[in-house]
Amino acid sequence: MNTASAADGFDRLPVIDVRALTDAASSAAARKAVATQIGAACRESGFFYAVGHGVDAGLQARLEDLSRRFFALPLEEKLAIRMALGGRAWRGYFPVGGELTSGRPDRKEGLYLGAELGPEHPLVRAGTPLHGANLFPREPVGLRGAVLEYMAALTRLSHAIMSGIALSLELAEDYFIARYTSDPLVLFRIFNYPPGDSTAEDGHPIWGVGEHTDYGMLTLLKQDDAGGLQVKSRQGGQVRWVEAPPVPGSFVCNIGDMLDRMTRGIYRSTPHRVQNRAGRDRLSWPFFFDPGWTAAVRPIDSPALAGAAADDASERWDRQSVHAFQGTYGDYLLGKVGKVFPDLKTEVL
Ligand SMILES: O=C(O)CCC(=O)C(=O)O
Ligand SMILES: [Fe+2]
Repeated sequence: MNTASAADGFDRLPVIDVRALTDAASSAAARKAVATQIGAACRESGFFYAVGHGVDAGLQARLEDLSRRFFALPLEEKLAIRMALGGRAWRGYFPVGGELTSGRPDRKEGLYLGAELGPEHPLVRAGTPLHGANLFPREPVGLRGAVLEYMAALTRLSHAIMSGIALSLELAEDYFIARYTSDPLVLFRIFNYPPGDSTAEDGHPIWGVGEHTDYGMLTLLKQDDAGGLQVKSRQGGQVRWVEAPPVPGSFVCNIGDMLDRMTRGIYRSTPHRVQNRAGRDRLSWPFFFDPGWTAAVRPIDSPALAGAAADDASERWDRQSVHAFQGTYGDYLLGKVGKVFPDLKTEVL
């Protein structure tokens, strides 16, 4: 077993071919070999690039083209589907400066999306936040279809990668689906980070998205060729921001707070941030694959996780421990989302 841990720091993110996990005909040995690489990455940095994932390149090119066409629309047209109109489902468009990470406005605009659920879905009927129908723009035609197809493909891929994470922890491959993700919470965003100065007038740096960890289980990020994603490495008392440059045909995979919690911090949800220094728009498509809303997330009992990892609440971006909180994943997520969209929280919830 690889015994690397985040305390050792890291200087690059590994590229892992996950084909054996997506191919039902692959051998147990081939699946285990991929799982071992994933386990090492989760212990070291919580980040890796997935290649060999099988998500159609044509679908991705279509999604990218349609996303660029959406952001190129006049602001009023984009505001026709602003988030305030999405109600409790928390969907729609937000303009540059509309989201706060680490307490300061991000330099990005975006479209909040998620699993498309009709009014008859039990969680929608119950008025559950973050569940419901998407707000799709009238233009460009085709964005709706591409988004729905892409979310379906990434949901399949997420189940496959989670089976590898289970194997890496010496658990049955269906460990997560049996407990947390038979009805996962699926959220998807399309971001545009416009170019601009990297320092504000008051001397503070301006981030596309400020330092944060992801809240849920697994994030699969598609990014264009602009670059600008950075991952926090810590060695002794030293912090180093490691670039996660675009790798063609890959997704950046990183684990979120819930997997950190389940593994008592041995698999790390690592802080990351974005600054667009490319001098042109940067687009990204983060897909979040999370436990069901009502799931109570519990530590995993596995010999692979022997030995306690230190709680790192004092080091985390929002000083909140992922290990101490009580309640469901939904409770945890609402607490986080309320911080990044304070006005919307008061209006909608
Ligand atoms: O746009 C990116 O590259 C990262 C976005 C991100 O970290 C997030 O949405 O959680
Ligand atoms: Fe993130």
